[in-house]
Amino acid sequence: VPLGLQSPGACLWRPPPPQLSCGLTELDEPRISLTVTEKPKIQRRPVSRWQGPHGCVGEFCLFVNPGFANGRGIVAITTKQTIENLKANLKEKSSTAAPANPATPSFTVTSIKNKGLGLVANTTLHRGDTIMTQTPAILVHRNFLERLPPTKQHALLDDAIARLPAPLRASFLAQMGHVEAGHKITAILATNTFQMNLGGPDGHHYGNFPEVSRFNHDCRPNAAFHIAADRDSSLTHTTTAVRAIQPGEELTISYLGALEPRAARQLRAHHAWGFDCACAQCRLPSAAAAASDARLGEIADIETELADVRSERVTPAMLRRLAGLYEVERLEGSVASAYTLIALNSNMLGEEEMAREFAARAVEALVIENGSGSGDEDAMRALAERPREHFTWRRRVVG
Ligand SMILES: C[S@@+](CC[C@H](N)C(=O)[O-])C[C@H]1O[C@@H](n2cnc3c(N)ncnc32)[C@H](O)[C@@H]1O
Repeated sequence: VPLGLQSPGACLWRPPPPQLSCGLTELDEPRISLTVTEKPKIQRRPVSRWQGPHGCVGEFCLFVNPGFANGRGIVAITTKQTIENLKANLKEKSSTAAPANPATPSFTVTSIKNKGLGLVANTTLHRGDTIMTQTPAILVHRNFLERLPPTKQHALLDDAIARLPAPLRASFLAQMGHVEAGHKITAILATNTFQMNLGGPDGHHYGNFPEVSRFNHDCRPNAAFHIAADRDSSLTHTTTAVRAIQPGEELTISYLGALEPRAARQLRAHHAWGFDCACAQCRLPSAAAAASDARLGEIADIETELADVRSERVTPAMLRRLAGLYEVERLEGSVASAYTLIALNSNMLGEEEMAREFAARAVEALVIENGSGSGDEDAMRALAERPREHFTWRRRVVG
């Protein structure tokens, strides 16, 4: 069982991730503010610069960057090569600027019955609205957490958190750790990390985003998330509303795979995060829960069929059926790859209008689920505009 939440995204049609394009700069341009009575003041924005190593355990070392995201800071326990890649590629803008969040957040952090703290909307949100964008407090190489004995991890983890700027350190330490006993930072990471691929053969990391950690789980969440790590040096985690949300509604993400049946979901929520999921989908009466599981199984079967370019069983009705199953299951936060498959298969069947319709729906969903600028998005835009010129046109018809 992977430790962290996996950002959704990878699909059949996704090209390999491009090189990290980020860059580090020594100094920002000074900003000059003029007032009538005072001399010009030079304000220097914090400098984003990786420092270290500050101690190593084997190949994993502690690096710190107090200026990251306009002085919010970040620490990393990773290989020297990973830091070299970040240094070589980090772009000035994305490394120094904090991600833009509204001055007044659209949510309130509050206590939720049987769940600890959580986030509740304080305004109406619509599908596609950004809820928050955050940079990590800490990046940890996957092999450090998974391969080293815990006792060898503790000192470096403690030192890493101690070196965070004070406000971010406080936010980190305020997070919940669902494992009571043991090492506090390890417990926090076990409850609150996301898988992040920084690109390249050594790119697998876990990232912790203290503000994001307040999202509780729902098997049919009203928000989706993505992490811009493999094609963007900002390392930002973004959550986006996937349907209309009323003030007072809890904001949720899913910690689990969208297509997992109820028993598997409940088992994993219990083992990995220590709670018994009582979301509306998990509380369905047994007949309705069995019907839902059957639909999830049918979705998986149809998608397997659609991914097989030699299959002769694919029909337009099957494609409509798949879209309908996602709707009935209220999986509007996990539809991008299904719409992509439907668009491609419509085109392969020579169903031009359907290809246009689902390619456009795929573009909208891809931006929400994976962020804008993915290779899939470009491919779906091209398909929506000129289906007949796409390489898939009538591929299932002409063989
Ligand atoms: C990432 S944290 C979410 C925020 C957390 N509630 C807090 O107080 O900071 C994950 C933990 O929240 C709790 N949690 C999340 N979703 C839940 C749910 N649907 N039902 C009950 N507890 C939940 C579990 O204790 C889980 O280990």
